[in-house]
Amino acid sequence: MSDAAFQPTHITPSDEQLAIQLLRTRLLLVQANAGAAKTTTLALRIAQALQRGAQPDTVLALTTTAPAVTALKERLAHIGLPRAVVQQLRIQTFEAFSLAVLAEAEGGKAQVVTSHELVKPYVVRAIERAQSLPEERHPEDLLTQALPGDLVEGLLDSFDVLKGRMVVEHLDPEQRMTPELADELGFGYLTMRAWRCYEFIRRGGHPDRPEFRFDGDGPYDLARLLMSGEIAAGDAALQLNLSLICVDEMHDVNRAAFTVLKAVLAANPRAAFVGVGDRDQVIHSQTGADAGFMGEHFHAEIGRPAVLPLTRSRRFSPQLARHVGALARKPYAADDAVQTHIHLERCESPRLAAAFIARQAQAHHQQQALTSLRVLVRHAAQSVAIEHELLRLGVPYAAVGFAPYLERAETLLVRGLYAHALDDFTGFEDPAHRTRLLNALLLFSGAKVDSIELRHLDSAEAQRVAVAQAAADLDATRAFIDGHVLRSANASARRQLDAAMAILRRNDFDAFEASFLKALDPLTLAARVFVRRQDAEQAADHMTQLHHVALHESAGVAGAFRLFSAMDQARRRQRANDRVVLSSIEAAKGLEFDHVIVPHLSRGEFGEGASENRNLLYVAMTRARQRLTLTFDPTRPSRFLTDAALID
Ligand SMILES: Nc1ncnc2c1ncn2[C@@H]1O[C@H](COP(=O)(O)OP(=O)(O)OP(=O)(O)O)[C@@H](O)[C@H]1O
Repeated sequence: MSDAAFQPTHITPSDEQLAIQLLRTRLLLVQANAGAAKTTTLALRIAQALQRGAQPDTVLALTTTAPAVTALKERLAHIGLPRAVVQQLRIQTFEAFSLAVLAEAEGGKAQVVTSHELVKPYVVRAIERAQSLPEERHPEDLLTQALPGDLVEGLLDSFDVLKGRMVVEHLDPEQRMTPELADELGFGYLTMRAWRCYEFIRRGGHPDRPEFRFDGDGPYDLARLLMSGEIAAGDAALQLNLSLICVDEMHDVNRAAFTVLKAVLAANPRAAFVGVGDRDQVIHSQTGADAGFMGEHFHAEIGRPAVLPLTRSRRFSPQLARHVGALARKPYAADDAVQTHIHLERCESPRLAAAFIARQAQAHHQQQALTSLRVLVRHAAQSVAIEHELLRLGVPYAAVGFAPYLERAETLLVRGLYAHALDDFTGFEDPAHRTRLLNALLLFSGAKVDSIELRHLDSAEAQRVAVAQAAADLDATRAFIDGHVLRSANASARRQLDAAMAILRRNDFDAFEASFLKALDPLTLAARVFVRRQDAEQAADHMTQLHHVALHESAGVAGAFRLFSAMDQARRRQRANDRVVLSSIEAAKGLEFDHVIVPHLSRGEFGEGASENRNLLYVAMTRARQRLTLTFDPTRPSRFLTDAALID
């Protein structure tokens, strides 16, 4: 055991970092700007604890997102901790940690439901139950014109807030829910009654644990059991004999996660605590994230922490710091020694921007000075044109946070319609690829596999088996599309798919240009499938982008589809290469890259109004180390460019 300062590789800690690394106070908070070395300093503090004799498995680091787990592991390796030691540390999201504690306390794992589409039937049942309970005192307040299915998206958004803020748990248990109280809480009465029924259904499954858990239910369920005393700080599941507890991205902590954190601190009284965060990186406010949990709530409910600063960004130049500071309306200092080149590229159309970005990526592969290029798109559909240009130039790339565009269900649907309409299955020669094609067609047609031989299986398994059989050879694939996908499709979807195939069958470029999207009506098609409007809009936008790309090929209808097949094959032959990566901004949180490109900073494309959009741009711009490139349409620049003093 030694109290000498841990000596990192690659960096020399500043005095501020050293102070945090060596401080022995039980509670410490660090609020600092993006790039000011919060995660690195957390890594230094962890390394110092190990040097002082702590066992790796007594260190717990919690984050709110999976990319932040990766970022902390990277920083730990960067400062010289052997990978084997990093593996032994407990670095988890609040969600994963809570699920693990619950599994131990409940003696088994509850089923985890991961998509809005899979949770939808439970929400619909909850609405119907709420509207039909005989003891309901205000039935007239539950009446609505809308069908239950149309209410699901809004309800799930509200449920996120109810869970994250633990709204119901803070009410007096004797208090009866009334329309007035629901109003006072900021939710409709139907929302509150449906929530109650939804929770009744969700928790009603197994005697010891809920029937299922959805996003955010890990911390929520654990926090609820802690508040009710069913799990206590003295329970073995929480007594982890911890020596150090850290939280990165503390700004994105909500009430449920904070309740879990309080219990972990209480259960491990000998552990020191360090939390770091940046108020301007809150991008999960829809789940009740609140920077107050590293401020007033922390003081009131956990104790008065020491507060130490990290005043300068170490990632990028003072010039970039000035721009992001202007965007976030706060002072921003940065290390003079770091140079970051900022480049604004005016592109009159998304297609020109895509071509520019592809050339940048090509040049990136041809040089050695910069390692990583990350293109951070605001919406996944924006990657279609960019990926297409990359494939045209033969530039290898990877996608993170979304699937490459040729693998997404929307692309497979459109290609599948063409393949079936023209009986040209070029590019779908292998069964694995046909399996994905059939799943996409089933998804958008709304058809269910209904086979007498498969009735003993649950619907997901029945679909899997039927699709695998149908994908085995091309004749079976054709027969399945006719006999299952189209025959048992939702009637309106069937009309749309038939109309789209009729256009494709004409193999006429003008008809394809003028009528394909009208016939397919992607938004209506997608809105039947996806719960969230934003997901439906993204899927529809994706199909629109694909149509644009096909038109711009000027190769005729058949030529464009043949090109998609050829590009798909070429992409699959490409060796994995992480030097050029396209990703969502969310998937880049906490990470950094030599060159960052943020495309489409134009009105109507990035999103302007909500503070969440501003914070997303702040996160995106602050990922850059040596180069930041922003593209925008000069005829309609985003207001954020002016706010960041990048244009007049
Ligand atoms: N003492 C140092 N000297 C030089 N570079 C440093 C030093 N400390 C940290 N850095 C570098 O500064 C950069 C930013 O660090 P880090 O990722 O820890 O910041 P952060 O505050 O967690 O960022 P964000 O909030 O954006 O995730 C990294 O490249 C890191 O290696």
